[in-house]
Amino acid sequence: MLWPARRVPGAEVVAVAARDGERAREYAKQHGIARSYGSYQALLADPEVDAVYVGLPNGLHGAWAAAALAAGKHVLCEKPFTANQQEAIEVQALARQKRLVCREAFHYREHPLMEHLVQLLGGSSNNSSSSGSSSSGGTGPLGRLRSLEAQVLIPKWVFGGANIRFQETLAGGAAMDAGCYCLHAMRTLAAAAGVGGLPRVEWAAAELASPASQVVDGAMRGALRWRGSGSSGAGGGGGAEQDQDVTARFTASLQWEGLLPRSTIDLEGDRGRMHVSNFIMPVFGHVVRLSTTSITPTSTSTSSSSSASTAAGAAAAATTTTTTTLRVYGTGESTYWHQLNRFVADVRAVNEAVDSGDEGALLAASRLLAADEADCVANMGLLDDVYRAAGLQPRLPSAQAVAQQQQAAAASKAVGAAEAGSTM
Ligand SMILES: NC(=O)C1=CN([C@@H]2O[C@H](COP(=O)(O)OP(=O)(O)OC[C@H]3O[C@@H](n4cnc5c(N)ncnc54)[C@H](OP(=O)(O)O)[C@@H]3O)[C@@H](O)[C@H]2O)C=CC1
Ligand SMILES: O=C1OC[C@@H](O)[C@H](O)[C@H]1O
Repeated sequence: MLWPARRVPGAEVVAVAARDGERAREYAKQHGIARSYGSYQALLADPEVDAVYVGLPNGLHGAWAAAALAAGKHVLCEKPFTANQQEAIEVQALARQKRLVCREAFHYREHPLMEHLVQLLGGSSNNSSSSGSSSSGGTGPLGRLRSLEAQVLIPKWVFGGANIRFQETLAGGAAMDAGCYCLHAMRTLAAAAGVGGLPRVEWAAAELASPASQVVDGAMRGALRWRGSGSSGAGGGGGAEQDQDVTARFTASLQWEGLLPRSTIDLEGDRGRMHVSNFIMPVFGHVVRLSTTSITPTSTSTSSSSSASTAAGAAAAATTTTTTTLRVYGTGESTYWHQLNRFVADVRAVNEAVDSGDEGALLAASRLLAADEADCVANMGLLDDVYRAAGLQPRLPSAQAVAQQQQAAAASKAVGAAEAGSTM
């Protein structure tokens, strides 16, 4: 965040907060930040802060995003947006009421690679189609989308057992940390391809992070399915209703045996397939491999096509597979630069709309806020469903999780005391 902030016009890091004032001061000095605070609340009272980046553990996202909104600040909140969907709904309702941008920091989505994939599949730009409603898309080279697969695999050497990602009271878990990317990317690309509505979680299976915890997943796999009607697929002219049946599989792991982090997406349609490597951190190198199949009718059976020739009576058809390799770096800026750039532009647009009171500008601003709201509420809802399907509970905000643990400890102490009493 600090590095892009130096390079995005209109962005300036004016203050930083930590729970420890001395550490905050040291950090501010090291990074040339004008002011530091020894509590998050103190930072929120700073009138020169327009927007807050919430980079806290998952279980604290909702509470601090809400506190920032209540203080009149726009919010860029780390992924996953909150601990669960209910919390996402509450935080976003506040953002809507305050007319403030409150966005989940899916930085990968802002990179030209993802933008290119969305447009290739026939979708529209910048998250506008990823909330679950179908786009006019699906006119891309893959034809009608049939299946997707996403993987985000973090090697187990990266995070030790004490990391926030493994803490029950901080809304930890592999699905929360890595799985939220898988779900978001698959929803975004499916919507771009004209697949309408939200998927159902068909099944999910968790590997617990440690035998000591019955709650925190170290890895999560699962499958989603979109059924029912969606907008038309490739060549359908866009927008016409048609039946759809699209499946999606995902794997999220924080205990992967591999050496380096891996993130991939695979898509398959009735006219081709696509593999995307390193979709989360594309600036460090990625590849898109697109294979499309075209069937060309030939007049006789003397076709000399590169692949199969089919004779059906007098008519014959040649099937040709073409493989293309793409890389999309845009200006070479990182996902984080693109994320901040759009955030600043959107904050400016919303502020100007509110200040001017112009009806058209206000309508555009409310659409922008609604797109963020729908997107993160949908993703958190799917995460909740994944946990339920895996036989685990959706995560809890930290305050609730701590209270629950304290109640459980008090209850077990009471049972222990009662048992001791009854044996006397
Ligand atoms: N977009 C991206 O590429 C990435 C996103 N993330 C997301 O960012 C968030 C933070 O992850 P990460 O930076 O790895 O986490 P860290 O553990 O490195 O940092 C979390 C910070 O939260 C603060 N904090 C407040 N309360 C607690 C608490 N009870 N326990 C621990 N820390 C606390 C601490 O700051 P202090 O003590 O200074 O107040 C700490 O430095 C996560 O939601 C994660 O999903 C993480 C990495 C990459
Ligand atoms: O957001 C993230 O991206 C990179 C991963 O290594 C990390 O676990 C995650 O929090």
